[in-house]
Amino acid sequence: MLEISDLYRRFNGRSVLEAISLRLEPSEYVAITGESGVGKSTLLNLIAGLDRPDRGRLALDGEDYATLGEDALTRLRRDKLGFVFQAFHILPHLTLRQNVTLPLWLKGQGGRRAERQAESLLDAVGLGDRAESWPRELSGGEMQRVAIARALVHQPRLVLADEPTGNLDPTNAARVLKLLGERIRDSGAMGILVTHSPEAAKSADRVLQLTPEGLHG
Ligand SMILES: Nc1ncnc2c1ncn2[C@@H]1O[C@H](COP(=O)(O)OP(=O)(O)OP(=O)(O)O)[C@@H](O)[C@H]1O
Repeated sequence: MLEISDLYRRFNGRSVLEAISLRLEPSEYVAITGESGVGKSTLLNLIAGLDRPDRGRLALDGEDYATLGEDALTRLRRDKLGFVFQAFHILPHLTLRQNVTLPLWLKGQGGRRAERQAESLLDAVGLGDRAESWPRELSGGEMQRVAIARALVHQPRLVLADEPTGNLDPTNAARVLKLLGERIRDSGAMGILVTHSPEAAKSADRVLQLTPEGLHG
């Protein structure tokens, strides 16, 4: 379960998030929409433990972020979160198979089994025949699909996706949204999809709107 209660974040004296609360149960997948600059990425960064709130509580499966130091937060991100962010962080000196296997290696799972899991995810995003390719050989949309495969391969508890279909054509966008939704619901994980696209938002179970007044259903 993800519990966010009464979260506040200010930058340079300017309030960006005020009194934000959200509760996600296992298998729940929500979309967050809202105008540019309203604080969607700020909220995702807080949930990712990449930034700390000025006030309020964040807890994942009962683990309160405020009690975690930087090392413990890094472990939480590595073991429990799956990211599809605008900055892809695909490593240029690793093949696609290696890039997608990386989250499993970081969790101490190696060998052929880990590689097979990575291959199955590459297959699911339509890149099964590109496992040996290098990131520099890919288009923007293909890179985005690799990022999605990598975000899901270690069966995270919580998937955070920021405009995951931004660079994709309608066919691949639909495929990626379907995959995200299926994996989240089937594995009992939770998902948050930040998007400006009403089409993409519809793929989630609930659509929440972030406004300066807060987060509304
Ligand atoms: N580290 C920071 N320092 C100062 N201001 C910041 C910082 N991070 C975000 N902001 C400000 O907080 C506000 C919200 O930014 P954020 O990126 O969360 O918006 P968003 O809703 O994700 O926007 P978009 O839809 O355009 O991506 C913006 O005004 C931004 O300038």
